[in-house]
Amino acid sequence: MMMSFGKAVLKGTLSPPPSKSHTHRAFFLSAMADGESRITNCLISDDTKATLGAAESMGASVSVKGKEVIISGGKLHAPKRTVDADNSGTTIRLFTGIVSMFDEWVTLTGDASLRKRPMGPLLDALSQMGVECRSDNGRPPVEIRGANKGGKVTINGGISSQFITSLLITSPMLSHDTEIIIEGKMVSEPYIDVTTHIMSLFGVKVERNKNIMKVKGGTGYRPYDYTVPADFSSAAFPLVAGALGGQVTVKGLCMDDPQGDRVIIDILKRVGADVSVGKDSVTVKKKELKAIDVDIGGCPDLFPILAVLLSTASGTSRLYGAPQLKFKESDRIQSTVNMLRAIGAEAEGTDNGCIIKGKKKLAGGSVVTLGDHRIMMAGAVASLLCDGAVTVDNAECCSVSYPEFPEHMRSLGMKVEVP
Ligand SMILES: O=C(O)C1=C[C@@H](OP(=O)(O)O)[C@@H](O)[C@H](O)C1
Ligand SMILES: C=C(OP(=O)(O)O)C(=O)O
Repeated sequence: MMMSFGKAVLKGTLSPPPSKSHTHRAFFLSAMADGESRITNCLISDDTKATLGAAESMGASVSVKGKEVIISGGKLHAPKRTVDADNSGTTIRLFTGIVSMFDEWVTLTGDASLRKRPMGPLLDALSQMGVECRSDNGRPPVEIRGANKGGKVTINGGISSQFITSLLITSPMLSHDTEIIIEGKMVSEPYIDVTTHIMSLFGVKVERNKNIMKVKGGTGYRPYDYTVPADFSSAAFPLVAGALGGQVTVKGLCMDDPQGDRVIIDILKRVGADVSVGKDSVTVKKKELKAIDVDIGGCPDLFPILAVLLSTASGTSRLYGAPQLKFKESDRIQSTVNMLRAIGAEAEGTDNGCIIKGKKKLAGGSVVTLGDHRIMMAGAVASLLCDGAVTVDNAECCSVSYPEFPEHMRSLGMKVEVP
């Protein structure tokens, strides 16, 4: 479905959706816990529905009432069918580790985008643990057969933190202790902090010394009633909209949560936006912006919307440090640069980010999203800088992480039309 977004003076307040990363983890840990967990303020989106389906496929019972989900785990079995993770990299990576605890073949797949995304380092790590893994060139669909008993494993940290999260969350379910040795520079490291934080809530301690992580086997998880915090990755879109289009307040934020994308607040201050931070809210007002350089190695999901923010900052900006951008729902370096060029901005891709020459005014145009939700949402916010409208294709892809995005932008005063 095409959707068109138009320039407007924005003024408004909204609450962002709940965190997709925290929701995925809470669902999987609840499914593995022996008892009932009540998860409130869940993100119910295409990606997290894929995780609920995976949890049910291994015997967890799931009851969804609005944003509250009750999950009873414990009596688990190997899924009896191929599990489809749809567009969700987090779902397929985390569940690939989890199903390695079973001694039957399990097949996991996804949509066309997910079937292009790497699984190799995780499959290699599981093979070191005695798990049989089959796939074509290390991409989904993958076939897994355990039973994984734990042990010592070495894994490359330079492609995705989700591989390490997968090994960590599975470890308490295995008969022996697990020791993970992470090789090379770890990307997206704050997501590991989210993982260990939520594992601790469900009763499991992760011991960490630099690039070595240890988890005791045989303990399982205790059930836990958990409330999901707001998603800073999603909040970044209305916050940047405020910096570009007027004044926006985002409320309901948990400032001391370990989400890496919380840095959006500091980055908006550095670029010169008028930012005021309350106990659980942030207000951003439009001001003249100046070019900055940002290492996005720990916050890769901010890349598309930061590229839009900097496309109007005076001077040349550089976003760097995130080679893993090539392996998202799209090759986000290419799709972000194409998005910016389509609306008249000046950008060049690099092997780990991009370089942007700021321009006062942009023309607008048609953005090819490749079904990537963060390209769609960034393109929409970019319309605030454009003389003409910005039209995005596959607009429904925002339902992966932010189903209410079009309504939220409309509530701020942005022109949103379905042509
Ligand atoms: O663990 C997670 O919840 C996620 C980790 C990140 O992926 P990578 O670790 O592959 O960069 C991030 O891009 C994704 O949106 C969610
Ligand atoms: C890459 C993302 O998620 P996933 O890896 O779960 O597909 C994202 O939300 O930008």
